[in-house]
Amino acid sequence: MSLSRLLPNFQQCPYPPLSPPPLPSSPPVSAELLLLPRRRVGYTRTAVACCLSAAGQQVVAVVNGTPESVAVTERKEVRLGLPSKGRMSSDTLDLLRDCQLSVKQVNPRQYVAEIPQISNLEVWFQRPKDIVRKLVSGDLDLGIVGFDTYSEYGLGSEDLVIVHEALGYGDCRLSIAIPKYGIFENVNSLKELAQMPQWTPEKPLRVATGFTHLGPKFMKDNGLMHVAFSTADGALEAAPAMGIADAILDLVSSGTTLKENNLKEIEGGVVLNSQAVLVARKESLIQRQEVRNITKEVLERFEAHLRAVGQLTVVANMRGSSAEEVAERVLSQPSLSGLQGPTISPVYCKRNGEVVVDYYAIVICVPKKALYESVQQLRQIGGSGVLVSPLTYIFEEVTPRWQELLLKLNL
Ligand SMILES: Nc1ncnc2c1ncn2[C@@H]1O[C@H](COP(=O)(O)OP(=O)(O)OP(=O)(O)O)[C@@H](O)[C@H]1O
Ligand SMILES: O=P(O)(O)OC[C@H]1O[C@H](OP(=O)(O)OP(=O)(O)O)[C@H](O)[C@@H]1O
Ligand SMILES: [Mg+2]
Repeated sequence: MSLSRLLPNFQQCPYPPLSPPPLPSSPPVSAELLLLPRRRVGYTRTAVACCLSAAGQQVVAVVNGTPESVAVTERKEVRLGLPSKGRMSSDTLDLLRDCQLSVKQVNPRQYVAEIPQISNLEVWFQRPKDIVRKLVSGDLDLGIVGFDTYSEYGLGSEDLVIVHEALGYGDCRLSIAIPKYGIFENVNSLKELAQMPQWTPEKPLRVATGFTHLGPKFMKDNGLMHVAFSTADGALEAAPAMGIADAILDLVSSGTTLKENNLKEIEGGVVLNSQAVLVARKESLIQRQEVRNITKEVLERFEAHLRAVGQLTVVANMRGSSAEEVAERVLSQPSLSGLQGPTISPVYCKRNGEVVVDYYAIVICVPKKALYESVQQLRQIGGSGVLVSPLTYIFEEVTPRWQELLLKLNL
């Protein structure tokens, strides 16, 4: 079949490209299309194969002229799963953009995209829980999800590893909440909740939660004997008032939803604190050099950017007799030592036809919170012309989390 006949068919394909179904081995109807470089087709071979096969076409991928099935273990691309919707989605794209990684998604209903700055990387948009499931199954190599989702759907899997544990957004906690009223009025801790005489094998504490793995585990670990769980997908905060549950276990961020529903958190009731994390499939990292290369690059960009968030560059001029003398003055101030000490350079001026050095320029990084204090300290030691600008990246000599990861994987 010719490319011109296949391509319109593919573009109109109503099916989102999903994991490749089992593919027949002959005839190689789409060989011509699958051999095209990814950028010319605009889709990866796997996406093409999925769509064609979903549309009833027979497909085999042809790699180096040899027909092969598109098996997960044989794929050459590295796959990163990103949240397709919900509150994690736009913050994740913002973080990537801040790290100069722009995700090219033609429209929100298209589930595969690419990041032009990193070749050989496929981005797949999925629901957060499916990202974790697909990391476990090997259909993805990397993913960004909340730590809560990783913990709930990863089921403590040894196959996954957290590459960056604090991406700086999606902050929330998984926490138990009970009504403020009735029999719970004077109950303020998990211990007090556990000791209430009301809970028996016949009439257990009824907890509504979407976290059906973490919930029972937490209750068991904390010695709560008589507990029964029910599950719902949202609006759990209504369950106690509706008489469906005694308590809920859900995510809390600002606490507004609990407050509006007359519920309260209790001491010892936080199961975990969560924020967005970068997760990888261990096997992919161990087996595939290209996964390690891309993981390292993404991690380095994240680390450098996140290290710089909250820091400012401060440049000031200072009169002095030598760089050392100026350095001593600067280092005598508690807020002016910068990341590794100040950079001090001579400022050359021309006086009476001669080049002289009366001033030194000092450059330091200071935390945003300490800016005003630092400017005051600079003035005290003779600083003038203070320039302040934001910092975008701080790349260190090594990437600490990468070193830790290699150690964890015995690489
Ligand atoms: N109130 C919140 N504030 C901040 N982050 C939150 C909050 N609730 C959830 N999150 C984080 O955002 C992630 C995604 O939540 P979101 O509500 O967008 O999707 P979801 O509820 O998991 O999916 P769905 O609505 O399809 O069931 C959560 O796993 C958590 O890490
Ligand atoms: O402490 P708050 O800032 O009030 O946030 C907490 C609420 O946010 C989440 O719900 P979400 O908005 O995701 O709706 P959902 O229940 O449909 O997932 C969570 O399930 C809580 O209901
Ligand atoms: Mg939600």
